[in-house]
Amino acid sequence: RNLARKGYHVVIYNRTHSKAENFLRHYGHEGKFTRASTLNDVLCKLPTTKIVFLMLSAGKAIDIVSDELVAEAHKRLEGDQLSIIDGGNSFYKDTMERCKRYDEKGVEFIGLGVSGGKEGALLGPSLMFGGSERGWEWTHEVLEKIAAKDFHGKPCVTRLGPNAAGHFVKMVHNGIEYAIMGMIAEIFNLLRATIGDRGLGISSDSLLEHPDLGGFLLELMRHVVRKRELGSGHPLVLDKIKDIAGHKGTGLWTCQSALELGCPIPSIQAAFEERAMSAQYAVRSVYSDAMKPSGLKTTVSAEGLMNRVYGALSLAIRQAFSQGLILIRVASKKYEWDIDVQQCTRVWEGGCIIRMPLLREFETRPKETLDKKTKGLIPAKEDPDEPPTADEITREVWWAFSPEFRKIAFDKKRHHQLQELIHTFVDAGIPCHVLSSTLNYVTQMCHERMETIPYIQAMRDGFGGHGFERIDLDGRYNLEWTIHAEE
Ligand SMILES: NC(=O)C1=CN([C@@H]2O[C@H](COP(=O)(O)OP(=O)(O)OC[C@H]3O[C@@H](n4cnc5c(N)ncnc54)[C@H](OP(=O)(O)O)[C@@H]3O)[C@@H](O)[C@H]2O)C=CC1
Ligand SMILES: O=C(CO)[C@H](O)[C@H](O)COP(=O)(O)O
Repeated sequence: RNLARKGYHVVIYNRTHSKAENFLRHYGHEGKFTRASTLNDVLCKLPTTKIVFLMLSAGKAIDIVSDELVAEAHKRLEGDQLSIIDGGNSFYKDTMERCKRYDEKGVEFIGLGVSGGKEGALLGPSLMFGGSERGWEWTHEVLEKIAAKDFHGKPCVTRLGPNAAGHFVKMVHNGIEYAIMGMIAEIFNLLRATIGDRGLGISSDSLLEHPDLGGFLLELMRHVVRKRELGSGHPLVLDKIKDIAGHKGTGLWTCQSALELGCPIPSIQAAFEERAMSAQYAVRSVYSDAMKPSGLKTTVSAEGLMNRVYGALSLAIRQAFSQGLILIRVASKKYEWDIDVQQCTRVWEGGCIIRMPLLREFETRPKETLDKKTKGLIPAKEDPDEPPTADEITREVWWAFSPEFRKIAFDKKRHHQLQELIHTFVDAGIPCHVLSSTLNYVTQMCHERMETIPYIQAMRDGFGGHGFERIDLDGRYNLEWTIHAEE
C-alpha cells in the first residue's frame, strides 16, 4: 500500500490466494495493483528491472520462495535485473549465506531490516539496508520513497554495509526495543504500586514530555495505561492480559550473538530473561505460596519518586542504546561490514519502534578527535593487523558519543537516582530485572578494577589449574591454593 500510494505499480502475491484477493478488495483503490497467481507470474508481470519485496515468516519460507524465484528467473529472464529484498526479521547468519548463494546466480539478495509495525509499513518505516553496492544502486530510489523521514527530512534508509549488516542492525534494534520496553514496564508497575492507578496517566504524560525522554514507546504507553474495558467497573485492560510474553527470535539472537562476540549487553539480556521467566507460571506459584515478598511502604513522596524516575530512565535508556551500538560495532569488525553507528541512529530517527528525540544526541561528534582522545589509552599493538578487542571497540564507540549524550548517559547524579530508584523497588518488594541489570553494568564500569574477578580466577586455578595473570609480573601462574596446617 505504501508503494502503491507513492505511485508504483505493485504486483502482489500470497501463497494463500484468498488473502491477496481480500487485500485487493479492501485496498485495491489506493493505487495500481496487479495480482499474480504464481511466483513465475510475479516475475512475468514485473518490468525488466525487477524488485521482489518479501515480507514472510523468517526461516525456511525465505529459502523456498527465493529459490523458486531465482530458478524461474534463470529459465526465462535473460538480461533482467532481479533484486530480492527480504524485509522480514531473518537471522543474520542465514542472510549472509543467502547473499553468497544468490550472488553466485547473479541475483542481488538484500537483507532489509524493517521497523515500524503496521503503521510504519504504511506511512513510512525505518529501513536498514544490507547488501551490495549494486543492490543499493538497483533499489535505493524505491526504498527512499517509502521510508520515514529523519529529523532533517532525509529518508530513514541507507546502505549500512554488505550482506547481513542491515539484518544485524535490525536485530539489535529489537534488542534495544526489548530493553526499553522492559524498563518502562518496570517503572509503570512501580508507579502503580506506590502512587496508584490515578497517577498513571499524568506520570505517562510527564515522561513523554520530559526533555530527556519521550519517543514512540512512551507515547504508546500513554494509551496503554489509560485503556479501560467497557462494562462494570471499567478495569484497566492491562489487568486482563495474561502475564506471558512471547518473542519471535530477534531478542534471543541478539543475546546469543552478544555472548558469542564476548560483548556485554546486560540490559537486553535481562529483558529477554524476563520474558523467559514469564513462561514459568508453575514455578512462580510455588515461590509465591512459600515466600510472597512483604512490600514495605515506601517513604519517598510522589514528586521525589518521579524525579528518581526521570533521572534513572534517561540514563538507563541511553545505556541500552550504548550497549546495542557497541554490539553492532563489535560484529561489524568481525564480519567486516564497516557499519557507521551514526547512520544506524539516523535511520532510527523516524518510523521505527525505538524512535525518540534523544537520537538527535548521536548527530554530533565530540570536539576532540577519536585518535587524540584514545592515544595513550589503548596500548599500541605488537601486531598492527591483529583485530581490535571488544574492549578497544567499546572505548572507540564511547569516545565517539557526543557531549550531549555523555552528559546524561554517564552522569553521576542520574546514576545516583537510578540507585535510589532500585532501593525503592527493593523496599516495595517489586522486581526490576532490566533497570537493576543496567545499574549493575554502570556501577561495575565505574570501578576500574573488577574486585570479584581475582576471587573467580583463584577458584578456577584452585580446582582446575586454569592459571591466572598477575598485575606485578608478566606471564601466567599456577598456585597450590590449599593451605596446610603447618603453613
Ligand atoms: N508485524 C510487524 O510489525 C513486523 C514484522 N516484521 C517481520 O516481517 C516478517 C513478516 O511479518 P508479518 O507480516 O507480521 O507475518 P505474518 O505471519 O502476518 O505473515 C507471514 C507471511 O509469510 C507467508 N509464508 C509463511 N510460510 C511460507 C512458505 N513456506 N511459503 C510461502 N509463504 C509463506 C505467509 O503466507 P500465508 O498467508 O499463506 O500463510 C504470510 O504471507 C517477519 O519476519 C516479522 O518478524 C518486521 C517488522 C515489523
Ligand atoms: O520487529 C518488530 C518490531 O521492530 C516486530 O514487531 C517483532 O515481532 C517484535 O519482536 P518480538 O515479537 O520478539 O517482541
